[in-house]
Amino acid sequence: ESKMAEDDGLPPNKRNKFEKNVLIGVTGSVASIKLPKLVDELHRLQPKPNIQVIATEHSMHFFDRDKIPVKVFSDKDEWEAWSTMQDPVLHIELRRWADIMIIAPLDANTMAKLANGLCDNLLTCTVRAWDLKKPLLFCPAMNTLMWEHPITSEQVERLINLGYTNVPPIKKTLACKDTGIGAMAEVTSIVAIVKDHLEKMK
Ligand SMILES: CC(C)(CO)[C@@H](O)C(=O)NCCC(=O)N/C=C\S
Repeated sequence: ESKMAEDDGLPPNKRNKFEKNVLIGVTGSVASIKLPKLVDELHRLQPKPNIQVIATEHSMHFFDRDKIPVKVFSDKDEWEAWSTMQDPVLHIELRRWADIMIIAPLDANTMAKLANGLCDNLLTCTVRAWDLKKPLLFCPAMNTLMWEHPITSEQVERLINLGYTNVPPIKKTLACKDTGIGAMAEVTSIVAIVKDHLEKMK
């Protein structure tokens, strides 16, 4: 039994082939406040999926980790899970465990990292090792002025060309009181798209 199975909270292997493993990535956008709602609504899918979360350091500013009912991995976990060559490599274990990955929200900084193959934390390393036969959805969320910057569409295009699925931001009053495009897609829309992908996997 690998060390991983005991103390790192990855659920045991699936009870049946219909059970799916959903990996959520959260980054440093204020839209990460929606993580509890996203987990709750994904848990209502039938059959109930296994959910794990990878949180970047900045994302944890926006939610209380203790109030999330599933395992939330952080960069610290990567280093604590590995000390000798016998130990599992967390980002490889997570990419193997997942059937689908949703990065919600994808902030401007992590978008740029993924569009350029940077892998300087658990989340970006997991994506860098991603199996492109598995769906990866990204939900951009940023200030309108960032969204409208010409570099954003270049990077979104690159992510789409890599095979990832864009769940576009919507127009809303944003955290800085601007109104414009940049708010993360509604959780219900994200969950509906995930449901669709999971059903295609049966
Ligand atoms: C925060 C939330 C989810 C409230 O409905 C919505 O505004 C949103 O996704 N905002 C993300 C973009 C943003 O606000 N950026 C920060 C500075 S403008």
